[in-house]
Amino acid sequence: MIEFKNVEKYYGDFHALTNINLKIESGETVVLIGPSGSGKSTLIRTVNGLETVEGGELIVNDQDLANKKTDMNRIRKNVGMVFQHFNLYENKTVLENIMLAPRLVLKRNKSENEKIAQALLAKVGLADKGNSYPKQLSGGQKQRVAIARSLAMKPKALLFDEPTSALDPEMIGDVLNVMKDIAKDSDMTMLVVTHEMGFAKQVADRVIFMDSGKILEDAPSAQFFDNPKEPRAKQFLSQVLNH
Ligand SMILES: Nc1ncnc2c1ncn2[C@@H]1O[C@H](COP(=O)(O)OP(=O)(O)OP(=O)(O)O)[C@@H](O)[C@H]1O
Repeated sequence: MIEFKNVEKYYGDFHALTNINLKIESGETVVLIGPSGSGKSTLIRTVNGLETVEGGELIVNDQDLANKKTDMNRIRKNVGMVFQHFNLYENKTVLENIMLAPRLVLKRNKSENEKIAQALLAKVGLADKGNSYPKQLSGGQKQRVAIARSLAMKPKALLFDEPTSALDPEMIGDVLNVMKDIAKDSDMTMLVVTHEMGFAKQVADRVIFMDSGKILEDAPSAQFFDNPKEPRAKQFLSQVLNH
């Protein structure tokens, strides 16, 4: 589904990603962890073309994103993204937020669009919020709407960039539970940047540890948490787990 081959990324002179090699199979849930500034957001944003790459190959859903001619609209139809700050349209209701892209991009008809949107709202525990505006919702509710909105496009893969980092602690569990449910769907590929080690441990098939723009470790979740190989991964884990 997603494959990085010797990918390089620069911001001006700054080398943000160095020789990234990573393969994510369809249906896998992969968590990306590492210290602040290690390149996690940059990496995840390259997968749906929000950041360009300068070298190597980046294959997403059979298309090479390192090739300038690649059709980004086709990529974005198949790869959804959930952001730290929700990015909902404040002047649209919850239902309108969820129905917008399927209407414009997929040309889904109104009654089917509404039916799918309502079902997704029920799935994220917000069946009664369709006519609310984002400002009437808590952060955790907004994030669940953002997840429903991504799912409405029926993507093959979902990217999550620190989806719980902006939430009050009591809201985090509800959002993680929705993400756990999605991860159980064996057709959905998920790549998640998070500091939630419990989620990584319980839900991820694999954990990728990054530092200074490089992947230092790529291991099955249980193996990574029981016995990280890289000294820097060990040190990182001992800091975040004892926090
Ligand atoms: N648009 C940009 N222009 C220049 N430098 C950038 C840009 N975006 C990110 N960087 C730099 O690239 C490096 C990696 O940033 P990135 O946001 O990918 O890290 P991160 O691991 O996601 O960090 P955090 O956990 O703090 O969100 C950082 O040194 C950052 O300052």
